[in-house]
Amino acid sequence: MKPVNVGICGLGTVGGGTFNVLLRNADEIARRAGRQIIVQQIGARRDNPACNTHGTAITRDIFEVATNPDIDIVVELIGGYDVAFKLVMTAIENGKHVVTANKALIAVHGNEIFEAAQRNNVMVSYEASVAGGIPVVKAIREGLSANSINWLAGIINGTGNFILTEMREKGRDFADVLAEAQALGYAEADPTFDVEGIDAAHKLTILASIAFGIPLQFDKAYTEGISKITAEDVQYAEELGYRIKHLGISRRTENGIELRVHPTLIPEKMLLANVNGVMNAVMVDGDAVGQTLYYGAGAGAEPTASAVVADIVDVVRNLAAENEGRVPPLAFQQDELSSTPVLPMTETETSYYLRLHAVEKPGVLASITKILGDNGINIEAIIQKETAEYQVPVILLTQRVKEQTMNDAIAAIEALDDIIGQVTRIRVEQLQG
Ligand SMILES: NC(=O)c1ccc[n+]([C@@H]2O[C@H](COP(=O)([O-])OP(=O)(O)OC[C@H]3O[C@@H](n4cnc5c(N)ncnc54)[C@H](O)[C@@H]3O)[C@@H](O)[C@H]2O)c1
Ligand SMILES: N[C@@H](CCO)C(=O)O
Ligand code: NA
Repeated sequence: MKPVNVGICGLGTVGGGTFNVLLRNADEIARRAGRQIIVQQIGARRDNPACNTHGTAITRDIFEVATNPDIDIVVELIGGYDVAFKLVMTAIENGKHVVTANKALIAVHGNEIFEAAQRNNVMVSYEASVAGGIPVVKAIREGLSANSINWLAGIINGTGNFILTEMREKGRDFADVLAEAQALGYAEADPTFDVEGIDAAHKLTILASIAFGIPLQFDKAYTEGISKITAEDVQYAEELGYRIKHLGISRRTENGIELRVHPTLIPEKMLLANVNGVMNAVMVDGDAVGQTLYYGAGAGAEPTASAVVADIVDVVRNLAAENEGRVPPLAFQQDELSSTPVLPMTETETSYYLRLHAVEKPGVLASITKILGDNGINIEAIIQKETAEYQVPVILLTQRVKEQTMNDAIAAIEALDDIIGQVTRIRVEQLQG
């Protein structure tokens, strides 16, 4: 059969990895795809020293790739929302199939992109965009299609998990570990996307869509990063039998879908609590299958290329089909997406870890517990630390309560004369049932 021609746009970390994997494993990939897959053209601002592109056409203008009549599949690996969006729409309008690793693009412009793909009878695949090399999109979209999914929770930013792990295990400095993650090619072009939870929120938006059959709604995701986590919270969490992980959580409730990214205390014995370094893991709870867990490298050149190339193979295998015979991009048929709302964060229910600093004098603890009690918040555990200073750290674990109720209680506690500074709040999840 005639070979399939691919054009790669962007030859950085992932573009370079994709080029190298396609070349190195060309024979086995062809045996799987049923056709040879050729890199016909590369669109890149500069060469990548990790790639031997000798003999492959390179243009500095990526739009030449998107309009090249010889190219069947455009692989978008430049990143960002603006040029990447124009590039992908141009490719689609020119009848090309698209493979991308760009979660920002899919989370923000995906609804429009998939609609254009449907009109033009082309495929847009994005496995590499969520949890790097882990085939979690495929697992949810195809492997779990029998289930009504109850919830999913994942460590879905490799850079953030790498930073938290190095800080906890080696006591390393935040900025120093972030610089290493950047040097290793894990971080986004703007690393605040990693440390402030934006990248994880992009990925969670995609996961929630394919799990619950709702349109992509990045603007509704609650987003909190890891930049405010302190060494003392890590230590107190451990004393209570928990680890702090940066999680994306999406849950079906009676009133809507929770969509939230934030640092979370989870029991230290859970597998998820022991996912370290750049590794990612996603737990999915389905009504038929129960709990499942998907684990692997969440970032890096070749782990991500693994997912990009698998998507290329999938596209090649489905070239002869029409869109209605293909797997729908968001798992559910496009005219079957539901209008179930995303719950505002204030309506979300979790347990909480609270850390506050109180003046050491009789009655302070009683005032705090009274405020919690008046708001109907049950306390699971209290630790009051001994200290030589006049202020003492108090750590509380609460039972499940609505975020709005906790907001009210925290405001009242912070207004007490004997409370110093702000209350630190970290959400706690048992991730069972
Ligand atoms: N690095 C990872 O581990 C990883 C993992 C999963 C997904 N991703 C996603 O993959 C995409 C690429 O990430 P990366 O880490 O390879 O980034 P990168 O910065 O290493 O590579 C991007 C490349 O695209 C080039 N580029 C950007 N705009 C261009 C333009 N207009 N014309 C020509 N070239 C252009 C840049 O020069 C750069 O070489 C992003 O969407 C990122 O979110 C990255
Ligand atoms: N910057 C991202 C790349 C993978 O999507 C991360 O660290 O997880
Ligand atoms: Na993936």
